[in-house]
Amino acid sequence: MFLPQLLAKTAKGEKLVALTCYDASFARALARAGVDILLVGDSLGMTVQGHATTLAVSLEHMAYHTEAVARGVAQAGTGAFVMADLPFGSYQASPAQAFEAAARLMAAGANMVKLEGGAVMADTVSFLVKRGIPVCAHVGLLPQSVNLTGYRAQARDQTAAAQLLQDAKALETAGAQILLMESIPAALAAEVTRSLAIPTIGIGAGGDCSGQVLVLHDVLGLTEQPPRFAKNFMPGADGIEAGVRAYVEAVKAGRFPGAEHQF
Ligand SMILES: Nc1nc(=O)c2c([nH]1)NC[C@@H]1CN(c3ccc(C(=O)N[C@@H](CCC(=O)O)C(=O)O)cc3)CN21
Ligand SMILES: CC(C)C(=O)C(=O)O
Ligand SMILES: [Mg+2]
Repeated sequence: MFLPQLLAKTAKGEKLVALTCYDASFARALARAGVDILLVGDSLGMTVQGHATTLAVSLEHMAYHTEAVARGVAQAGTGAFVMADLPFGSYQASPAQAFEAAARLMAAGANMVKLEGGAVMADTVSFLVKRGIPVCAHVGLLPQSVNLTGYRAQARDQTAAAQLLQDAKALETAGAQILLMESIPAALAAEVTRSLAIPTIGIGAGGDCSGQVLVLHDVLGLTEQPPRFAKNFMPGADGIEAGVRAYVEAVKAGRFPGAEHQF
C-alpha cells in the first residue's frame, strides 16, 4: 500500500492500527486481521534476536526482515502498509548516510521508513522526503538512546513537554508524514495531536493519538516483563489471528489503550 491510501483512512477519522511484524507468516496473519501498518521494528533485536536493547541490529538485518514481511503482505492480498525502522548507526551521521540506508529498506519493500529523534533530525527528514522516501519520525522514549535515558517515560516536566511539542512541529515542517510518540504523558500526546495536521501514532502515549502501535510479542503474551503500556490480547482469543483482530477492534473502537496503559 502507498502512503496516500493510508492517509485517506485517517482523513476519514478512522484510528490507524499498527503492530510490529518481522516475518512473512505473521505478515499474512496481521494483514488478514486488519492491521493497517506492519512495522518492521528494530525491536526485533530484542524479540527475535534476544538482545537487551535494539542497538546491535544492523541495516542488513532490517533489510532481511523487511523483505520477508513484504512477501507476506503480497501473499495476503489484502494490502497493508509496511514501515521499517532505520537501525541505530545507519542514519544519525548525515542526511546522505540516512538516504543510503533508507533506500536499501525501500528496495527491500518498505513503504516508509521510521527514524528516532526530534528537531535534530529535521534536516535528514527533509532530505529523504524531497528524494521520494516517506518518513515517520519517532519522539518521546527513544530506545536507540537507552544508554542516555533508560527505558523510562519521557517529557514528564513542563520544559521537556514544551521541547517535545517544538520537536513535533519541526518534524512536521520538515515533511514527516507521520509522528510516532512513545512513553509520554497522555495529555501531552493529545496536545501534540491537536497541534499537528499529520497523523500521530502512540505507544504508551494515551488514547488521543490518531493511531496506536504495539510490539507483536507483547500482544501475543510472549514477553516475560512487558512494558506497562502493553496488553496481551490472547486470553479468550481462538488463535493468533483472532488475538490480533481483538487488538485491531479495540483500537478502532477506542477501547485500547485504557487508563492503566498510559502515563
Ligand atoms: N517487547 C517489547 N515491547 C516494547 O514495547 C518495546 C520493545 N520490546 N523493544 C523496543 C522498545 C523498548 N521499549 C520499552 C522497553 C521497556 C520498557 C519498560 O520496561 N518500561 C517499564 C518502566 C521502566 C522504568 O520506568 O524504569 C514499565 O513498567 O513500563 C518500556 C519500553 C518499547 N519497545
Ligand atoms: C516500539 C516501536 C514503536 C518500535 O520502534 C519498534 O518496535 O522497534
Ligand atoms: Mg524501533
